[in-house]
Amino acid sequence: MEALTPSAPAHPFDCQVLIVEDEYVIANNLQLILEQAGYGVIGIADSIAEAHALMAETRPDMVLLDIYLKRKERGLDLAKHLFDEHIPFIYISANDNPSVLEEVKATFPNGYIVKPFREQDVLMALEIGRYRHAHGVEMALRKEKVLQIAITEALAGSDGWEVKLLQLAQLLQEHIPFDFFSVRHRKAGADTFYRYYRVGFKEYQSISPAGFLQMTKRATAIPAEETAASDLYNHEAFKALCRQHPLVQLTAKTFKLNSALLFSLVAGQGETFDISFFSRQPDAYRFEHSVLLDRLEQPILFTLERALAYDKIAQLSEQLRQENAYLQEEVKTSANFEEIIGTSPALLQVFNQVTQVAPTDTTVLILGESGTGKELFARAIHNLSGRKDKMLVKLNCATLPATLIESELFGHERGAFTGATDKRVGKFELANGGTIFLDEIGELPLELQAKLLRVLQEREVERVGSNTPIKVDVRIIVATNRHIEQEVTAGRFRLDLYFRLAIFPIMLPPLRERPSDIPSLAGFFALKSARRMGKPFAGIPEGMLQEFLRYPWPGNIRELENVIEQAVIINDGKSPLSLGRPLANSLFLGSSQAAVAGGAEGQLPPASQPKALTDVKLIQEEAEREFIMSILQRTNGRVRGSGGAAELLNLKPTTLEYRMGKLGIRKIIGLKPEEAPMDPN
Ligand SMILES: Nc1ncnc2c1ncn2[C@@H]1O[C@H](COP(=O)(O)OP(=O)(O)OP(=O)(O)O)[C@@H](O)[C@H]1O
Repeated sequence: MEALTPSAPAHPFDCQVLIVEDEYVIANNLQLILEQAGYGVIGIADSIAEAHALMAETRPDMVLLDIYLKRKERGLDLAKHLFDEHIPFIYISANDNPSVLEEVKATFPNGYIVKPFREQDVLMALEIGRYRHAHGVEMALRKEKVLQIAITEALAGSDGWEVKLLQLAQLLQEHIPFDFFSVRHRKAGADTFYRYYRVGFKEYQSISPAGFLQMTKRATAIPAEETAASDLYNHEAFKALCRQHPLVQLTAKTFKLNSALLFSLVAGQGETFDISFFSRQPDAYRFEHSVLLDRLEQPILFTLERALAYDKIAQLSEQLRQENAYLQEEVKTSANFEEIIGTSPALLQVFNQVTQVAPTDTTVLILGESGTGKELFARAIHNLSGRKDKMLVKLNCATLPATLIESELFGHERGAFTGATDKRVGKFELANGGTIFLDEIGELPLELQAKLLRVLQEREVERVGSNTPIKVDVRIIVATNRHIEQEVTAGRFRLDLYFRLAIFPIMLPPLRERPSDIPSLAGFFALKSARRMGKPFAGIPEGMLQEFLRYPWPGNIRELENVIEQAVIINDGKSPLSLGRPLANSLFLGSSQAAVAGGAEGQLPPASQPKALTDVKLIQEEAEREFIMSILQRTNGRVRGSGGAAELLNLKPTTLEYRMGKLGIRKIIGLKPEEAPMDPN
């Protein structure tokens, strides 16, 4: 790289000149003039080939170049090479034809000597040419250096790619004109497009993939195509480019573009950035623009690769964070396979099925009323499969609106819809290599059923706002408490999807059909709750077990678990457990009556609806909250100490405080009963 300090042209002796001139007399005359003035002459070439040969031996500091040489050769054709090599040159010609002059100017000569010339014309032109070159190079270098630094800073910043690339466009705009700027970031399996439309002086509109579809009035995106070669495309070349590349054509038509400059940066590890400048002018792009991009290639690449590496790290730690969150959730909500309690024939039959299907990659459909353990068995299948070291990701299809389920399942690109400020990996991608568990599949809206079917068939997903499929290797387990065949008959569930899902159905028996499991389950839950609350456990009295056996358990095992937990809360740890209220008055009674009546439409009889079950849990919590609040009112809000709520409830203060925290009851100290907040939310 040349020094940046301004310098006057050195002494003529320091300047070696090459003369490219086919008229011997003129060439000789020039040599004489130059040598007398102290210039060195490295040779006289009468053709372009000879000029190249001489330059290969000694690099000239200046070239005097005749425009027309013999055998129809033109000095103009050597000019490109000289410009690329930063060798200054001065034309010598008698020709003043205006069209040639235009061409001459476009090659950026450092001077022009008209034949016939005098000695002082030559020396003056040389001196001016050398001065202009020194300063021109220096200025260009200085500007380029500034540009390089600005680009490096922009790309290395902490902004997202959309902002980074916009900054790149803005910086280049001063050097390369454009009305539309686009970058296609290609990496294995996914293409991302960034598009910017120039709407004013230094004003740009960023166009999201969805926005692009809207503006181009297309229902679906044009499939990504091979990028055209890095080059400039003016006039006819641009029209040819459009004919070969439908996406370029669509862009050109929509935004009225007539020329382009394409440039690809290969950032290693299969990642490529295809940068396209488009202009409304039919001839906006020149050789010098490509040359500038070529020179910027290395510094841009260097920074891009670093930015990509940072991205990768950020993405990995985000994935780790998400995986962690899921894992924690799983640990909280699921027991291990060994913790599945029960030895009833009905349950053993299920164990057999689970053991058979688990090691395969077959899709499993788990059927059963609410609370029968569908999630627990989904986890068991995952744990017994070869995928056990990968994630088990779950999604409850009943809890989110259709639009959100779609982006939860398949992920979305940044800007895919209002509020999608960041791109997000979907659960299918997250579960790659592992298992996805779709709970309450019967609630999946019809439009998403079609999309799920495609995933099952193609084993690939598309993020919302992207048209690039991503391959996924995921085992699918679905569950429902609905009577899925009735749903199909009613037209609420697609028959083709049903067939895809129902390859291996497992029916979980309701608790009332396996009463022999009730004592061990009750004991298991009681011990678990007592341990968690730090209480001793003095057993379940026979009378209570008898009551359990008579009860139909419409909420199944979850209901049994809740009933036991309440009993443990109110238990003093010394006497055997007792129920806070008779089971017949249980909050599940409503659903149990519905169950006896045969269940509501579409549900597994006698099931409680999923929503109803959530409601039931809420109501139970509300009852517990009310109970604790009534005690707190009695103790004037006091939890600890003699006469405090913990003592009255026979609980450790820490246990009571834990329950209060879970139920959203704030500690109230010294409040009069009527001031106590009745609604803790
Ligand atoms: N056999 C079992 N042994 C021990 N615990 C069980 C058993 N079956 C279910 N449970 C527990 O019962 C509760 C309810 O189970 P789970 O959430 O798996 O039911 P579900 O059928 O998926 O319910 P829903 O349909 O409402 O989603 C969980 O706490 C689970 O750990």
